Amino acid sequence: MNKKNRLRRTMMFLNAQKPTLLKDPFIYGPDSLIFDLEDAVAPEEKDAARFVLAHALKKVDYHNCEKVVRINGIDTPYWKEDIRCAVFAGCDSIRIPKTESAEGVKEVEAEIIKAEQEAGVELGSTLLMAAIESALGVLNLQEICGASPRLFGVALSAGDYTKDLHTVITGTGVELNGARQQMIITARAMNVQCFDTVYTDLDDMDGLRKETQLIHDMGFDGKSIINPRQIPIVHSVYTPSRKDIIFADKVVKEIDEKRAQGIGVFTVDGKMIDVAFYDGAKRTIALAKAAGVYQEVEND
Ligand SMILES: CC(=O)SCCNC(=O)CCNC(=O)[C@H](O)C(C)(C)COP(=O)(O)OP(=O)(O)OC[C@H]1O[C@@H](n2cnc3c(N)ncnc32)[C@H](O)[C@@H]1OP(=O)(O)O
Ligand SMILES: O=C([O-])CC(=O)C(=O)O
Ligand SMILES: [Mg+2]
Repeated sequence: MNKKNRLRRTMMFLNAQKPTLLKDPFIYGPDSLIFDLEDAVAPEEKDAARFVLAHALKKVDYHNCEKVVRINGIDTPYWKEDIRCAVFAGCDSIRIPKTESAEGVKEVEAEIIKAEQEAGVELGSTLLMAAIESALGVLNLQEICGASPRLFGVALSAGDYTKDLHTVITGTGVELNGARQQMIITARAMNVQCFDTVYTDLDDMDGLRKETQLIHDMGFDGKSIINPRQIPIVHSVYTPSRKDIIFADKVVKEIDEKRAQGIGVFTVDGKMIDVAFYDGAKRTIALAKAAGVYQEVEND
């Protein structure tokens, strides 16, 4: 998997102004960290948060975690300075909140290019993702997905999205599933990743598991999260099981062998298999390798 398509089962938000959170969040093992300069930081604290974040990004080794910075919206006075801070300090990606148009993504990209040039950072190395937080954002999703070659994915943001829809997060998904369905279809058609929103009830792990299973089965690549206690649950849903890996290996092997014998359709463990299942099995194996669990099964 390359940098754009890397494993992103969990993208964990943390308040960029809190040194206690910034110093060692990699120990919990999320795939990505989202350092938030937007809604977790009060307006009068934006400068202080940037200062703390820049220091952390320069000094802390975040190991394998992707370093994403959520900047403030492009309708605020803060976002350009957020980008400068993030790029100069060495972030991997920028998350644009409240994205509503391709023009918005292009504006952010232009500012990133300026910062990369000034900072002497490799041009094009800072990736982008867009959070969709309004009905207009959902309607303009296709142009947003195609707005920049840096854009690796889109994420639903339910807090602001439900506000725009004049509803609330109900826990049933009824208010979110229309957007989710449109997002995954568009993201796949445009070849970018797709992420679900945060689950805000930290005491309801059963609810988190059900929601994660739902978005996994819809095709999403992963989920934004807000707390380390949510990581094992999301990873357990997203990491292929031993049974999945063994079956995927068999499917790939059998399709290769049967194809050589001129056989198109056959069964594996009682299930009908043909070439349509090849890419899915390959994806399971790639996911298992990226999650570090493939080797264990292979070595048995
Ligand atoms: C709608 C939106 O815009 S969402 C995006 C913006 N929101 C955020 O960034 C919030 C991120 N999350 C948090 O700040 C916190 O998890 C809170 C405030 C929700 C809850 O905090 P707590 O009650 O302290 O959680 P909890 O008791 O589970 O914390 C356990 C440990 O995990 C740490 N921790 C909690 N959340 C995080 C996090 N997001 N990142 C890193 N570490 C964290 C705590 O510091 C604590 O560490 P310690 O044991 O060394 O003291
Ligand atoms: O991206 C998220 O899930 C968090 C967020 O900003 C929102 O819910 O409005
Ligand atoms: Mg939001």
